[in-house]
Amino acid sequence: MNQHRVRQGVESSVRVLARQYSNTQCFTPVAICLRGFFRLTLIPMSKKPIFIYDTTLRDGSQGEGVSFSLNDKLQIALRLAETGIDFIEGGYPLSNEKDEAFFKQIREHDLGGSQICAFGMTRRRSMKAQDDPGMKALVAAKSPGITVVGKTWDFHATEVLGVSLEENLAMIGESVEFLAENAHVIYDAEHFFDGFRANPEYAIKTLRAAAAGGAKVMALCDTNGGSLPEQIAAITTKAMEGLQDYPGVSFGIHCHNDGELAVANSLAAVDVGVTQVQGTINGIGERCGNADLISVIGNLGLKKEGYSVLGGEGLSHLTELSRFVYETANLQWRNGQAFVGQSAFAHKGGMHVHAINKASKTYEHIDPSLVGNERRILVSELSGRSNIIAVADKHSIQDDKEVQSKILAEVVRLENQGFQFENAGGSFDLLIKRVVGSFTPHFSPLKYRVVAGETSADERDVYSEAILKIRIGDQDVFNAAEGHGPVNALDTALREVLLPFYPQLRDMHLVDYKVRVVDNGAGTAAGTRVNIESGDKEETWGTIGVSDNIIEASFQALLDSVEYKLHKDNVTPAT
Ligand SMILES: CC(=O)SCCNC(=O)CCNC(=O)[C@H](O)C(C)(C)COP(=O)(O)OP(=O)(O)OC[C@H]1O[C@@H](n2cnc3c(N)ncnc32)[C@H](O)[C@@H]1OP(=O)(O)O
Ligand SMILES: CC(=O)C(=O)O
Repeated sequence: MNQHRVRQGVESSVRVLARQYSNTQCFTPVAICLRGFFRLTLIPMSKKPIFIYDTTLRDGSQGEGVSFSLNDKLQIALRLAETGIDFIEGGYPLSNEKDEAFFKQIREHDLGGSQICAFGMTRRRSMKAQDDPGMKALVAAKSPGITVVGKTWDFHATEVLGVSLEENLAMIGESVEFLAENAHVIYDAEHFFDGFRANPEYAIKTLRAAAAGGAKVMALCDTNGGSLPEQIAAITTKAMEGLQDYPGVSFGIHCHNDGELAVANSLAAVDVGVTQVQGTINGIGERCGNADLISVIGNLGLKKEGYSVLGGEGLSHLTELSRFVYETANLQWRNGQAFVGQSAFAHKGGMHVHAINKASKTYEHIDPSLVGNERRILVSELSGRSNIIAVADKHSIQDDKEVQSKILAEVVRLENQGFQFENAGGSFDLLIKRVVGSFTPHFSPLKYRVVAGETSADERDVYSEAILKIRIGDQDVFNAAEGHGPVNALDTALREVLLPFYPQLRDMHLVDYKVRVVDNGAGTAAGTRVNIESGDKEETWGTIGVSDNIIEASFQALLDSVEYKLHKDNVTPAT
């Protein structure tokens, strides 16, 4: 047996112990494996561990616009394991070859204390469990956990599956019994809350069928995502009462977000005693998504008294985990996402920043570093002098109220024209320098012309050319360049002409370019705001340009971008 297997064996035993003890509220040993370090920790008696079950790779992939490659799935699973997630649902092995391959390949990796679960549905009607392809695929996945979904709602059994209520109970019981010979079985009770409301007696019977078959966890699913927290709490309590004669069975919760309550509903279930919470990273999933595990973990780990998640560790990796999943899923971040969003600790209103500078708890519910996030102070027309002081610390203007007011007035004037400095730290830095008189231009643009069109040889071949004249020291220099589009041509012409004077620009590159119409009412004559993000080996910075002309707006942002780089590198202007 290799070291990894020994480690997994020890961890599994400790987890089983932890689960058993957590049911009786006793002393709780928990195994932690974080970024390769394995250790056992003892959670204080007062803390009840809540096990986190991630279904990003299965239910998350049912979200519109989400499609993971096999490698994406493997990378996300490893990241989840590093963060200390207890259970990782890898996919539906019957569904496609990629999911089947996932279960083979994930076995080669060290997941510390995390357990992989394969997901599938109960056996098909009129078929023995051992003959059902879905059952066989689940066993073939060889995962330590198997999660099997069955029907709770009588209406679903008769109308969707087309089976009698008795046959549905047999499908659940026989499927779980077959699977429990091979793995730790979690039973996902689909539509539990709708089913219970329609026919409570039958809903409990479905759980009892799963428990009799040997399922260890009853995960109650709010599949349609329409329940309210008080309904979740009341019905979960009834479910627990209905299974009191199965003391070895624990409960989980799986909520969808159709009423924007998935996290609140999950926490309501924890309040009444569930010990496993299912959800996805960033809440991605079918329709409006699943309970966002980021918020579930944040609230359980930092807010609710008496619970422990991820073995008490891993919370400070939440921001990085959230962004990793967004990047891998090729999805846009949600700036306003609780705990981990870019704006979660961003302060814009002048009065807020004034207070934050005195004590961060005046406008922050937690210290952002607890979840790996950071505070940001934004500068805008809503700023007061406190914002300016907070972002301009390197300019030594803390005690100069007159300069602070001048900067603020300039920000308000420019924002009125359509500028926005929130994501344009480079341009804001140059603005301060201009106001305090420390801006020393490294060149002056004299004129430029950009031409774009189709070549006559091939009408579909589009070209762009830029001609530029700038003054560097006492020389006027011309350059012309072609590019992939007019802005690229202008950028190329500018850099080519500057490089002999400022070789530092060689390691500067364009990271992102965004255009936005700032006066929608004016149609094509509307103003445009261009944001450019540039970077070098050390940092990235944002610059901005605003004009009725998109090329001019882009040129302003380009010029600021280059000037910022030369200023930050303390380059002496050429003579
Ligand atoms: C609530 C949830 O999120 S459950 C998970 C939902 N996720 C997915 O469906 C993604 C993966 N699914 C798939 O790849 C495919 O749907 C498969 C491979 C599972 C099945 O594909 P198909 O055999 O072509 O069937 P299809 O998807 O059209 O219909 C579902 C079948 O499963 C049956 N079924 C649905 N739920 C269950 C259940 N809990 N137990 C047994 N059978 C079920 C339906 O009756 C239907 O069979 P029928 O056509 O014989 O009546
Ligand atoms: C199992 C599941 O995903 C649900 O019922 O929502």
